[in-house]
Order: sequence, then structure tokens, then C-alpha cells
Amino acid sequence: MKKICIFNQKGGVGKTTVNINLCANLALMGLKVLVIDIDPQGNTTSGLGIDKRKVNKSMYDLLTNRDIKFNDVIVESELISNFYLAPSTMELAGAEVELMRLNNREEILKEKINEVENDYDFIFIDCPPSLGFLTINALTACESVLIPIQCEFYALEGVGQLVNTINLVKKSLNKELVIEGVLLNMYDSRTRLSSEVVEEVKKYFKNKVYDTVIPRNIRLAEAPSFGLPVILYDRKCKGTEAFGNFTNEFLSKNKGGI
Ligand SMILES: Nc1ncnc2c1ncn2[C@@H]1O[C@H](COP(=O)(O)OP(=O)(O)OP(=O)(O)O)[C@@H](O)[C@H]1O
Ligand SMILES: [Mg+2]
Repeated sequence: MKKICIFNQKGGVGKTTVNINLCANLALMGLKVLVIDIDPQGNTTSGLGIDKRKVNKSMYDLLTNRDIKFNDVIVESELISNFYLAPSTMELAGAEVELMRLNNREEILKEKINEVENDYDFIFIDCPPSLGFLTINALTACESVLIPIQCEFYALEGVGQLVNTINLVKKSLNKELVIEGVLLNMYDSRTRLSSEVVEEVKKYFKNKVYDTVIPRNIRLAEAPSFGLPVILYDRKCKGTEAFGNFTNEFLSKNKGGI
């Protein structure tokens, strides 16, 4: 079992896209996967075809109500076997204020995950684009952080702060935390900028950067509106191919982790 959070405090870099598609591929390979949506935007929840209005119990209930068990919140995917989701709704935005007074507020998620972690091969957490309480809970609960980076001019902006936050959590709340890997997303082979960004990111993160690069692909952007991971939306597109390669690379680096 391994627990990984997908994080970059920059918005729109592909956290949710990576989460949905990597996890779907792992589940289709027969690994048992739990995705925890800890972003009040709930994009992972809707991207997996769950209607947020119909969510019975969500991550908000789990974090704010001691009597709720993790298994009360988890829903099983109807599309993919071995694939489970802990959904989020807008309510989660209020959790920070409600939990402010608790002493162990950074460790609530970690303690809750303990209840179910042995049931899964992988647990992934989709973080919001901020360095707030929810993200700190995720970083405290996980063994590693997978960082998606968008191939654009400001790609490395804020990365120093991101690494500082990881180091801070490492010092105070979670000594084991490491960077799982850095995944370059929305690569455009026609532009020199994209390849320059790849070089920059490699200079900064060195061998932590995955060889696989995810191209900008319209099918990847369309799939969530149908509530599907890309592999079930268009099996032959470039996005599916890239996520297939990435899943294999991810697994080859995690041989001992399953
Ligand atoms: N490789 C790609 N090709 C085309 N579109 C993409 C790609 N990756 C992500 N997108 C699209 O870009 C937008 C942002 O992606 P995504 O929601 O995964 O980012 P995020 O980091 O989770 O955002 P947030 O910080 O708001 O949670 C979405 O509309 C998504 O469909
Ligand atoms: Mg997201």
C-alpha cells in the first residue's frame, strides 16, 4: 500500500487530470485504488461521473464528524472495478474554520485514512490549488507528493514555495514525506517554449522528473465532462497513449511499493 498526494498550489496545471487518469489506469490493471478528493471544487468527483448533488456523505462529513467512518463516505465506481472514490463537495471549504480549534487539526485525515489503508494498493489524494489546511492534511497523511507542472512560461513560479512547504511539513508533521516525481503536462511539441520549460524543470528537480511527458490533447480536456477517464472516452487518442506510458513508468518506480 502506498499513499500519494497530487499537489501543486498553482491552479489548472493538471492535478485532477493526472489523478483521474493515472488511478483509472492502475485500477484497470487490477490494482485496488482509492481516490480521495480533498478539493472543495470537487473536480475529481464530477470528472469520475459522480453527481455532487447526490453525494450522501462527503469528505466534509468525514473530517468534521467524529462518528462518520471512512467506509461511510467511499463510493465504488460503476465503470471500473477496483476503483473507489471519497467524494468532495463545496461544503468542504468550510471545514478549515470549523476545525481551527482542534489541536490535531493537521492530522485528522491521516488518522481517518488509517481505518482503510490496508484495503488498497494505492491511495491518491487530489489537493486544491492552495497551501491551506486541507493540503497540509494531505501532505501529513501521505508518503509522497506527485507534482504536475504545466509547460508554460511561469511553470516554475511558486515552485520554491511548494518545495518549502513540503520541507516544512517534513520537519514538523511528516518526516517520511518525499517527492514521488514531477510530471510535465500540456506539452506542445510545436513550441520552443515547451522544450525550454522541460529543461528548466529538469535542472530544478533533476532525476525526479518523469521521462513521460503528457501532451496538450483536446480529448483529455473533454473526457471529464462525460464523467470518464480518457481511456474510456477515446482509447486511441494521444492523451490515452501518454497516460498509458506514464502509468507504466510510475509502476516501474513503485515495484516495491505494492
Ligand atoms: N494535457 C492536457 N491537455 C489538454 N487539456 C488539459 C490537459 N491537462 C489538463 N487539461 C485541462 O486543463 C484544465 C485544468 O486541468 P486540471 O483540472 O486537471 O488542473 P488542476 O491542477 O486540477 O486544477 P485546480 O488547481 O483548479 O484543481 C482542465 O480543463 C483540464 O481538462
Ligand atoms: Mg483540480
